[in-house]
Amino acid sequence: MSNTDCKILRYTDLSEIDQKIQASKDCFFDKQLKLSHESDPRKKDLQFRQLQLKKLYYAVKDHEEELIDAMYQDFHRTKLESVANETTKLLNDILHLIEILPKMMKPRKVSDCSPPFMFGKIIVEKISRGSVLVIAPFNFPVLLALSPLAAALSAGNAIVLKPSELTPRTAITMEKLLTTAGFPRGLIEVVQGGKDETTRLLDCGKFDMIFYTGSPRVGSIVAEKAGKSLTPCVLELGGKSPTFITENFKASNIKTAIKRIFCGAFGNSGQICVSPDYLLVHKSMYLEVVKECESVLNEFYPDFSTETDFTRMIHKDAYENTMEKLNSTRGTKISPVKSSIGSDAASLHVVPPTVVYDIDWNDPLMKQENFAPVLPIIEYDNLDETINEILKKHDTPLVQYIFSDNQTEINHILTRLRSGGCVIGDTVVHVAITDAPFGGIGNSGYGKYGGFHGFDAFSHERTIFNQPYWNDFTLSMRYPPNNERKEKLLRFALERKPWFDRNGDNKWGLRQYLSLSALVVLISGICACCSSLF
Ligand SMILES: NC(=O)C1=CN([C@@H]2O[C@H](COP(=O)(O)OP(=O)(O)OC[C@H]3O[C@@H](n4cnc5c(N)ncnc54)[C@H](O)[C@@H]3O)[C@@H](O)[C@H]2O)C=CC1
Ligand SMILES: CCCCCC(=O)O
Repeated sequence: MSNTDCKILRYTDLSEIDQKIQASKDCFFDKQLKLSHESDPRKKDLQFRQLQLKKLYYAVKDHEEELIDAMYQDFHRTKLESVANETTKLLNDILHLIEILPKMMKPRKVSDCSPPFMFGKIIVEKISRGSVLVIAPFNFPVLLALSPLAAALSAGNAIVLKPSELTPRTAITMEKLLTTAGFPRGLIEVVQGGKDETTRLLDCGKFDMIFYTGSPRVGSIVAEKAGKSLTPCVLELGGKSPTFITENFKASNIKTAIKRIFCGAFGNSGQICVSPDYLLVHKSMYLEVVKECESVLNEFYPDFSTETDFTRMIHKDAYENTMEKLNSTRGTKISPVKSSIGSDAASLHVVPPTVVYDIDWNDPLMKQENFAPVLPIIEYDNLDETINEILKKHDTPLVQYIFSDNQTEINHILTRLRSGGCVIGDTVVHVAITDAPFGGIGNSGYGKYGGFHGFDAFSHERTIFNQPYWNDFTLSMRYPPNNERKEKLLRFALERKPWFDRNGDNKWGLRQYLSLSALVVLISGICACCSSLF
């Protein structure tokens, strides 16, 4: 059954969307008003936020099996992948935010000893942005909706969530758990729908921030609409992420490397934003790598069929686009030897895990993000020429994977190729590293989250400077009427002096002379002691 054929999901009426947006804004301002009457607003706010995150934790935990089943129904997502890569990660993310919140909400002190500030008190606090919009993709429909939502909650925001319509049963289950968790009215509003409903949300121009996860194509639409209302965004986009197996990689580890690459390339049917989209193998390793690919494919999928516990393509178009590329590629395809893919593969959207080798940069599989269980392999000779191709065609990927045992070579690749992230010796797992930033660069997006980075993404850092009154005599030169004496005083008070000359060479300054004289005193003291002893 196709996800959209029988309209499983009731899309939110456009007029109802406006009410939800207003309810979200009202909730935020009501919350801040209540907090403002507290003797210690920050302490109360911390307690409020932690309580909401605890509610979210148990709402997800209590609906975990329902979510896993919904994802299975929506796109035959294997239970193991849902538990390993989705619900467990989400639950851990929520617990981590609860844990670090007291520290994250504590203002930090800033010191500035220059005259205008030396007698004052400077703190930097992280305040809520307000009402924020979270738009989620289909491929990890729970994690990529509720992990950003949890981060937004930890930062004290009200949230409007727009789940992906491509996983309708999951979207319904998420709305159910969110609306029965006991959140204050308006704190979390859910808008169900697709392009039209998302466009209505984007066009309202009333959000204080937008957190979008999805394709670069739609990401640019989001950024353009957000730009009109000066709404800050985090764009978590995708792209073609390269994997290098270099000439300096230990041949004895090729099998392990292939297993790890396959996990990223075929897990979730390749529908992972950080999937190793293509493999670049140095000619010295090429034959061995192709041979191991064949061997590991059959080890992983000894008898692949439409009954295999394997996540499927999300819809007909995704299936057909992938099959079109596989039918038009000029490369040599390897699939599991005992694949018995019947005529129902098309209706079930089942693409067998497929390696395609002996291809070039102009192959159909190298045009755009494959987002499918296919792994094209390109043989290379010169590393810099290969990187030049990437820079030309698929620059700034979300991640790059490097299988090399030579640090100089790794540094070389990392210096030339910018990417959102990098893993050396594995694939995909980095998304689960606690408190490591996860986000793109250039074509793969901007902004980041993950642990405290998520709290920061949904917060604004506000500097509070407290200036006393008794020290006004030190600041009086700024008051009119202006005169030359005041200008000289201002320069003396404010202007720092460079410690280098016009050639960029460091000049000797007071600090150096003081250090030198301290050294002379120390040495002469030591000499005096020695001479008195002998
Ligand atoms: N950087 C990251 O963390 C991740 C990035 N992705 C990327 O997301 C893509 C796959 O997810 P999809 O759900 O197919 O992305 P998508 O961009 O098609 O849809 C994402 C969201 O945007 C909405 N949307 C779709 N078309 C729209 C339009 N024209 N106007 C307004 N809203 C629209 C959808 O309803 C959905 O909620 C891939 O490119 C993948 O690389 C996926 C997961 C994580
Ligand atoms: C394994 C978790 C993956 C998270 C987001 C993605 O890469 O699509």
